[in-house]
Amino acid sequence: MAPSFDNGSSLFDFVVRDGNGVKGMVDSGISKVPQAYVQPPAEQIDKKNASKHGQPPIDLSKLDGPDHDQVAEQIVKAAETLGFFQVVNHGVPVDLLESLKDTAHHFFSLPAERKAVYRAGVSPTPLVKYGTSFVPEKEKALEWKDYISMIYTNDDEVLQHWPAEIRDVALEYLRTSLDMVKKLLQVLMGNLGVELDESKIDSLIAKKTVNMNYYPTCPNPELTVGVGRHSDMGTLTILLQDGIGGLYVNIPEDAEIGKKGEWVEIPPTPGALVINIGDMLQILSNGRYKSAEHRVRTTSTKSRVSIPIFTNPKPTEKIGPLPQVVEKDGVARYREFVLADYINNFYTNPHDGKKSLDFAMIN
Ligand SMILES: O=C(O)CCC(=O)C(=O)O
Ligand SMILES: [Fe+2]
Repeated sequence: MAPSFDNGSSLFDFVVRDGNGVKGMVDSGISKVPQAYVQPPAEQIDKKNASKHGQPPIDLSKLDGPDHDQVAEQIVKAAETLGFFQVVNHGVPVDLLESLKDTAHHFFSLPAERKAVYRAGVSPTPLVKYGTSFVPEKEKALEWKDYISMIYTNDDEVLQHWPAEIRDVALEYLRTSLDMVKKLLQVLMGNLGVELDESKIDSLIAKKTVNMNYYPTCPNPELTVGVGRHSDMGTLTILLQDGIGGLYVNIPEDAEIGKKGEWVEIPPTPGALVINIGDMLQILSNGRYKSAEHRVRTTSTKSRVSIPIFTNPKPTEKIGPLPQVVEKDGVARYREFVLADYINNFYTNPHDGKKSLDFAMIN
């Protein structure tokens, strides 16, 4: 039986502890958003006020032809300004993108028991975690989102541990994305004057995680967020979003595009993937590239799915601005740290814009 969702602790038990998720709560037939999900006014998203990001997607197939330099310039420019761009002809088959979205919907439609086995603390494997919101124990208002997160180690362990309903398409997505990710990094690093061989590029993306995010329909979308303001912590994120829309990026203070502080929507584009810069790339580039502050709105009409691949160096790795860049800039803007400590700080604090970077910032 569904509990009274007006009582914060029984809501927490049902949604978080027992793994019913936001989906279970919505399916039980609520007609208004429980107080635990009502965001403070400053975090609520006014759909009418946002403009759409007008930049056309970058055609990655052109990196291999005579237009290489022009396309590389588009990638660099996007990484230096908004930290977000879309790509087409990226090498991931378009019918696979469709299967991924269908698979995500299918997985979240399974009975709660099937998903809840992967809850933190009870999951049979450290590679797979199912959950809801971001850090529900610490958040003032919960995020309207359920997710499953799957760490890649090797193909055998994927077959053994990732949920059977998901693993084949998710693995194929990861496999077919990697060439593109490496090409993007070659371009971005090359522009910094850092020529990296294949094994160095590999080390920037040594840890890979595929997530599936599910945003159920919401009776009061204006009061909630799907994901609150944050930047991704890793190197690059590859994101597949569906046709619903609702992904917003904040125009940074020092970008010479649009109005600073304004939120622009990354419009769903058939066949495209969204790329965004994570904190690690901002730090490695000594601030040249911008990890993008973004957030997700909810909708009352249709559930939304998105499927990010997060890439990171190994947690044991020491990270800091690349010496070649520091030498050019004459100053290091971030200190050196062990990535595991950054990860720990990132995942134990609620989303709060780009505050995650304070961990490494030198003032
Ligand atoms: O759902 C989206 O479009 C973005 C999700 C996101 O920002 C994340 O999972 O880090
Ligand atoms: Fe994100």
